[in-house]
Amino acid sequence: MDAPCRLYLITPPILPPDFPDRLAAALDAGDVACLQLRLKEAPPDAVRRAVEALMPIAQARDVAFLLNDDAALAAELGCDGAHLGQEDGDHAEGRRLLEGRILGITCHDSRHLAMLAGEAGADYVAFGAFFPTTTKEARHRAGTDLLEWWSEMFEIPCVAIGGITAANCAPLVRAGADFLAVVGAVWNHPEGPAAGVRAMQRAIAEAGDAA
Ligand SMILES: Cc1ncc(COP(=O)(O)OP(=O)(O)O)c(N)n1
Ligand SMILES: Cc1nc(C(=O)O)sc1CCOP(=O)(O)O
Ligand SMILES: [Mg+2]
Repeated sequence: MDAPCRLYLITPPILPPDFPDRLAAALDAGDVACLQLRLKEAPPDAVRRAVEALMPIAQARDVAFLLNDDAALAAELGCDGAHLGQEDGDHAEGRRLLEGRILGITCHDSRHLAMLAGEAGADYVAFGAFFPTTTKEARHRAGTDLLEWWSEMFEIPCVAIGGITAANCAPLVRAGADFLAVVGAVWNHPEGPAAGVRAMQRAIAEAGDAA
């Protein structure tokens, strides 16, 4: 039987002062497989400080801590891995830097990029955006056929990302996504991040039960 789909949490673009408490509450609310620190606008020093503050909170809860965009910094700081896009350096070099750690690679809506990522040694491939998102300007749109094809053909796990919420995630789970990566569904949930995690977990479980 396939492993059940799990939640992949990404930090909000800007961290509020009480973020460590909000993060702990979110991670304590349900099953979160990993946390990606994604601070696109922060200077390197601030990223380092954020890793030092947040990585222990994730790792204390057995949540893998991944850094976005920078394989070398992820390895230097002892992160569990890194997520690299198509413009985030050479993937083979990233694989070398992250030996023994997790390497995830963005593949947009492309079967070709996903197969290259697999050849480069990615531990997961990420497809998106599945839905409109306000978190970033997403230039690609993926469909569930991609998840179905990938999960039937390959063992490497796939991540779905982009505008995913508790209300729209069921088809992605049923199509074979191993992880659902979210920002807004958790951090912008009207009842707070813990409620966001619970809602996602409930929706994932219900979609899995119905499959
Ligand atoms: C899990 C996951 N999937 C995709 C992305 C996007 O990566 P990238 O294309 O490099 O864009 P930025 O996140 O750097 O804006 C991701 N971060 N995480
Ligand atoms: C970081 C990111 N990458 C995407 C891609 O399509 O590659 S979409 C996205 C934003 C995800 O945030 P939300 O869950 O709030 O839509
Ligand atoms: Mg990137």
